[in-house]
Amino acid sequence: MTHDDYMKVALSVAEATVGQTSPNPSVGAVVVKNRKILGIGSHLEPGKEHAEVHALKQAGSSAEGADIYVTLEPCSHYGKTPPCADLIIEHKLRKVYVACLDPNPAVAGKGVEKLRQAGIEVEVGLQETRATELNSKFFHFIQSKRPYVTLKVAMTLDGKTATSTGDSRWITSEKARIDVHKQRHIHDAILVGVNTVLKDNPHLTTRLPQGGKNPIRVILDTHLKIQEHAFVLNDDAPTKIICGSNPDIESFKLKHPNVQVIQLTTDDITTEDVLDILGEQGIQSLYVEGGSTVHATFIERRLFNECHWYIAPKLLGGADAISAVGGKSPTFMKEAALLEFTSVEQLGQDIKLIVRPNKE
Ligand SMILES: Nc1c(/N=C/[C@H](O)[C@H](O)[C@H](O)COP(=O)(O)O)[nH]c(=O)[nH]c1=O
Ligand SMILES: Nc1c(N[C@@H]2O[C@H](COP(=O)(O)O)[C@@H](O)[C@H]2O)[nH]c(=O)[nH]c1=O
Ligand SMILES: [Zn+2]
Repeated sequence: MTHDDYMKVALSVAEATVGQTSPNPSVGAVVVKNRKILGIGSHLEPGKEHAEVHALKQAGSSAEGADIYVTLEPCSHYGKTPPCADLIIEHKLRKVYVACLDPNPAVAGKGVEKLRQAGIEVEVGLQETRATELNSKFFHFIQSKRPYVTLKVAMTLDGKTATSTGDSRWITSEKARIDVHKQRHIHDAILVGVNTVLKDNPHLTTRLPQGGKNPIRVILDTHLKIQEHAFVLNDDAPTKIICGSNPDIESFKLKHPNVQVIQLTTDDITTEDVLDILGEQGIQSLYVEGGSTVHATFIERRLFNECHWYIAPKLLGGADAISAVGGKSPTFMKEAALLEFTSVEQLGQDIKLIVRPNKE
């Protein structure tokens, strides 16, 4: 096993916990001495032990003189758990391999600094790209105080998400829809406009064979016109509604005590306001499932970090069918958002494109 191989073990046990550690990042750690793995650990849920604590507990006293591979810079602050940097020093490790630094202002290089001051050798950057990708949502949130936004579309080959009568079931097949539910588990929250609720009456819950956490449902509903019997108002998954200044929310709240209604002082609900509000509530990642008008607002404002486009091998036709992105057309093609393909994969008969804004 090479140094990279040990860090890949740490990354794989960290990647397995994505979706269950928020608002903390997913972290993995491996303790190795004389080519023997003495401890493996990952952070399993917020408030519980960090990855290094688990790995060092397994290694026990034989950790002295060992190396530790950790996918995120060991913490140096007293949060819900004591600093991992101090623990590593106490166990007299020989060397620490850190995949990437932690931008959390409470850490941000201080963990590495503390280790080096204690005479422990630290090497940063092993498998850095994969480690940074693993916690891209956490890093984005820590630095911007706004959720990482993933736009999700499921469309026919000719770009439609529903017929002119609003029918859309189903465009993509089982494998693609299961992938969508995996994304619902991974994201802290899921957002749709009220028209999607009126048209589809979706559950917006995570329904996977092996279970999974439900995202917080966020409904943009300026005039509070959501239907009484909507699933999102009547099951036990969490729902927030963001509405404008007009509706009488008191009577609504009496009928739906479990739904959090966030009333703005204006009827013009801007995407910036939505992201600021959700960021203040600690929502680190937001999965936007539509509809076409909602997607248009995120795209016009360039307020998205990733697009998941599921494309079915179907041609619907119809200029009057619903297209994936609504809103108003720009005047010139050069006003289009410039992106780059990050991945293309086949899911059963459908394909899934992951696209991100390009760097420049
Ligand atoms: N119509 C399709 C989708 N339709 C997505 C809709 O916006 C809405 O999320 C669905 O009605 C999902 O409902 P629920 O939350 O599972 O009860 N999404 C897909 O991935 N494929 C499709 O074919
Ligand atoms: N999960 C994790 C780290 N998470 C870091 O610590 C912060 C959470 O601290 P606390 O509230 O005490 O759990 C979190 O925001 C992130 O900066 N650090 C690590 O050394 N190892 C871990 O496994
Ligand atoms: Zn820690």
